[in-house]
Amino acid sequence: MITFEGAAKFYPDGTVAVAHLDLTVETGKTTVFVGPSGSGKTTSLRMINRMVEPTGGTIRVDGADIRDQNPAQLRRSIGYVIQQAGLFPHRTVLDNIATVPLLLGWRRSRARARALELMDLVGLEPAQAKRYPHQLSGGQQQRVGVARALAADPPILLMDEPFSAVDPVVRTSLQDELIRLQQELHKTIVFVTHDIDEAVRLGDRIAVFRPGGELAQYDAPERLLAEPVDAFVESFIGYDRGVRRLSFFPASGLSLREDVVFDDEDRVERAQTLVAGENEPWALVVDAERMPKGWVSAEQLDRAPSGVPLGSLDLAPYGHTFDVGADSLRAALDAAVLSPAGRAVGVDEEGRVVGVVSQNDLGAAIWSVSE
Ligand SMILES: Nc1ncnc2c1ncn2[C@@H]1O[C@H](COP(=O)(O)OP(=O)(O)OP(=O)(O)O)[C@@H](O)[C@H]1O
Repeated sequence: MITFEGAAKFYPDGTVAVAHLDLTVETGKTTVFVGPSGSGKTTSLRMINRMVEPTGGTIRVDGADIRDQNPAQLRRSIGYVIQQAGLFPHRTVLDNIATVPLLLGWRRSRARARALELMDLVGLEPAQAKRYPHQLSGGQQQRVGVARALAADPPILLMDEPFSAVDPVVRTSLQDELIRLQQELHKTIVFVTHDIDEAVRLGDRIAVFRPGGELAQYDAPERLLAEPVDAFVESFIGYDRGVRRLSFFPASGLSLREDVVFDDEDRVERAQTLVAGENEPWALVVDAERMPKGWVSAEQLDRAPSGVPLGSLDLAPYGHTFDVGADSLRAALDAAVLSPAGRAVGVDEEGRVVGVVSQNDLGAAIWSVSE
């Protein structure tokens, strides 16, 4: 557990980087510091490992005042990852990762074995061990940075905008990796970002800083999105917070319609009768394995000659699907919005169609969690 007790950082030029921070970072959880530029996130983070010395208050790690610890020793027990990885350019990937174990006096062979183990853990190929940082992509460099920070197995990991220099696709995959690693390792992670979406994805708790180095709100992401404490937090979170909040509710509660799902071998009349009877504008066509093939509209069915199989019609693309067991209401809404039929196709983990959610049912589910 890391506790900030009235921690402050004032600079001689009068800048208040951190005004008065009271906050507890829980052990084994990911705590994200988020806020606009200059709001004191990095300063707060760097006060934990004494890269910045507080000018007021106390910071404790597991009850011990960090002022009583040797800064160099403290830093070796706390992993640190920064933007663009901050790797040593003239050391190979392997030697970069082995830095802290070697500083701690491990034998070279043990440090290298550990480095190889970590490369595997963060998704790097052993063949990349002998490369130099400039021979890696930005995303790979970040992975090396994470591996280096984890090398001596520190209980605490400080991450300062580690993924902000990579493109959005790589960024998402690095976030996924971090989520996976954290499920395995349960480190106490403090993560700084500007990006509220990243904060909501990664954080067990989120601390929103406001300009002037003050803590505006400290809450679990669901609560932050549901109940921002004031206008500053609300505007920082953004106007689509309602939609983002849907990612915390599972799609498994949605009622799925199976009666508007037809086999591609079925004749048009079968779908015509059902769709007309239900006054449904769309039906979904699946193959023999129940994999989705596409949408057919009621108008198309009206015009189609009888006797032809549904699979022979010109089907509209089914668009995105959502996994009924694993995805959230946000994913279901996204699937519906992107579907030409305005309906979401729910699938199982193998991608087989379970059913279709109508706009009414989706709307009702969203309404029920918004109350
Ligand atoms: N050495 C310094 N001397 C004077 N002021 C400083 C110094 N270092 C940081 N500051 C100021 O302290 C404030 C907080 O900086 P900090 O880097 O913690 O903010 P931040 O929220 O992490 O910002 P960003 O997201 O842009 O990195 C800023 O106004 C910054 O200019």
